[in-house]
Amino acid sequence: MPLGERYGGDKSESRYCGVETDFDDDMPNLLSLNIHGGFDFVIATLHAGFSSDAQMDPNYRPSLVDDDTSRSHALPFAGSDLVLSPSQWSSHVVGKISSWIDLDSEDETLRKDSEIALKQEIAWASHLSLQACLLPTPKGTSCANYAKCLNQILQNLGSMQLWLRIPLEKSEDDTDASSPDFMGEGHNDSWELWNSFRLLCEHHSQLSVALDILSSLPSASSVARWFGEPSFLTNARGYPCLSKRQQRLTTAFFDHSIQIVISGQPVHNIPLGASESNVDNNAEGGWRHPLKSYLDYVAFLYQKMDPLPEQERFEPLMDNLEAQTYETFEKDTVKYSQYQRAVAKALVDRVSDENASSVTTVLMVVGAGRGPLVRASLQAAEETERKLKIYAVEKNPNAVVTLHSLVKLEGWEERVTIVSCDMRNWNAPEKADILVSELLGSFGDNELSPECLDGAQRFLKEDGISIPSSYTSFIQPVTACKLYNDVKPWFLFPHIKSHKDLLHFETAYVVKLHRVARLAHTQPVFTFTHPEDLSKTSNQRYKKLRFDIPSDTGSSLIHGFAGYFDATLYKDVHLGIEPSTATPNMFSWFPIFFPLRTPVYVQPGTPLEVHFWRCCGSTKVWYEWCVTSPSASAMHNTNGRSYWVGL
Ligand SMILES: C[S@@+](CC[C@H](N)C(=O)[O-])C[C@H]1O[C@@H](n2cnc3c(N)ncnc32)[C@H](O)[C@@H]1O
Repeated sequence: MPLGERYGGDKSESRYCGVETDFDDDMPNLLSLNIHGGFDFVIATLHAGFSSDAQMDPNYRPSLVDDDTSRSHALPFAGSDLVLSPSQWSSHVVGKISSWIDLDSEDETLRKDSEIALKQEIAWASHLSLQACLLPTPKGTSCANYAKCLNQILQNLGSMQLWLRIPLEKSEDDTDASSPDFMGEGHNDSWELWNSFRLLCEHHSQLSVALDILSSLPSASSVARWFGEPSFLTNARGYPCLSKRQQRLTTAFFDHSIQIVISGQPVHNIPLGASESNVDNNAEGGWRHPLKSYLDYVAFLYQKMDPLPEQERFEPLMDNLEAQTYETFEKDTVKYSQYQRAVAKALVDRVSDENASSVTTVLMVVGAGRGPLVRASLQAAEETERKLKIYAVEKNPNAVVTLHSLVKLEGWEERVTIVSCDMRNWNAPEKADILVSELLGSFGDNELSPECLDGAQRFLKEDGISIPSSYTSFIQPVTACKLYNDVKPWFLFPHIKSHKDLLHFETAYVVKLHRVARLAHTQPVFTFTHPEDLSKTSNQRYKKLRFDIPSDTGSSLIHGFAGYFDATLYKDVHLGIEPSTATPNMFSWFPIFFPLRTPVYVQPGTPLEVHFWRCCGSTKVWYEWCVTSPSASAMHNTNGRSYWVGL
């Protein structure tokens, strides 16, 4: 049974909780006890042929039979697959691969035995159609042979996931952390170990990390790196008395779609608490799972998390902004109330109280859609008791149909004139005091607001007001393994084979950033202001940025840049998605992601230098980007060859 619902309901993924079990050759009983004890799945050793002592015994080797001089294979080692039903195996059991396995041992015999055992156990788990196997932590400083074996396995694995067990550890001594023998005695950063491993396995989408949470935690910045990694599983040893930091970490991981596994023996005389009062197995069968209080505690932490904000439950599919309906736009009441506030302030500045009943302000909504900004402007006029005349300019003829019926329905005919045309070509009958538009993309200028408003500026009075009056784009470097993998299927070969493969790595994606680690504060990229002296400025831009990733983060891997915008509508009224100033509960925009063809590895203390260009041609506008420090990346999207917006 999943961990229940967060306050206010959580329509996203369920959070499951498993339990790591000791070796038990009675698998049906082991499963039944744990599932009835409240867990969703067990992590279990799959052998039936030898005892758990054998696994612990460093001298243990799989039994091999030589059937000719060149080949050897292990004797059958597991129990029958019939002890559980196929659906029990696939839904409730995660295979635990023998922990003695050491694929990079100096001892050649141990290394070879390890290879045989690993392949044999994974083959058996595949035969059982398990969803996942938990792999032992790499031992020692090297993981090359382990990664080589896993690559061989991953190539023919079917759909099973492999979870590599990694302890959450980092020495706070950064000089040691960045030295090549990073996993040497006493000095380690386990993220480095994971990073080498997944690079050797080319970010394989079936390889995830199973993070072992130990009692002491490294610094917050270094822990945050893990949020950009795929599928977490935390080993919540030490419940139910977690420190405040551990509680925060657990809930932060919940926000990054992890699963939890509780492991080890109960070590507490469990105090009776809120979590205990809910369910009590004693009432049902006189038996209570020894780790039930720990499970209840995890469920309690999950359920008491803040409700998801309204917008996350409305969440439209934002992969394709253009496909989003006007209907969805119009649900974003926060956006329109910000516009209404801005128009109200502009009206009051434009017309004094004394002139309020005699002067009519001319306001043009350019890109009116189905009319919500017309409504917001009329409400602002009513609120400020100013007289208003509106031109609603819209190029989409289908939206114009709805706009006409809205004006009729609301009885606005006297005050609103609908103009069905492109604002860049319209010959306005008079000039406007206020020009209202909402042509912003997730990166501010990426939906060509600058070019459209340059065209519309002709019919704004010299001293007229543009709402928005300016907007700025922002970027920050991110670890985004999942996003990178989503782009990567088009890029399976190390050498780009065709234009199509390249295209996917040179395109910016509008995405909800769930599993990302934001490695540095955002920095502004391009700013546009309106109205502008068009004889002096162009819409081309270039910006070089230097990001200093906090040194206690340790090393990191940058998969690309998250992009945002902030717009000043008028004076102090703003609207935007830049994380530190984002307008609460506004859901019209998700961030944009600019990928890097090859992830960039950044060591502590090394600056990350990135360059962004906004380029304008006669028919299109596009961005180009590259990294120059710590190492040079390729130039992305030269001449807008992969991604552009047509004028
Ligand atoms: C992001 S939508 C906003 C619609 C509406 N104002 C709202 O806030 O719900 C932008 C609108 O501007 C229109 N538009 C874009 N470029 C335009 C142009 N050059 N001339 C006229 N309308 C344009 C689009 O068709 C679309 O209806």
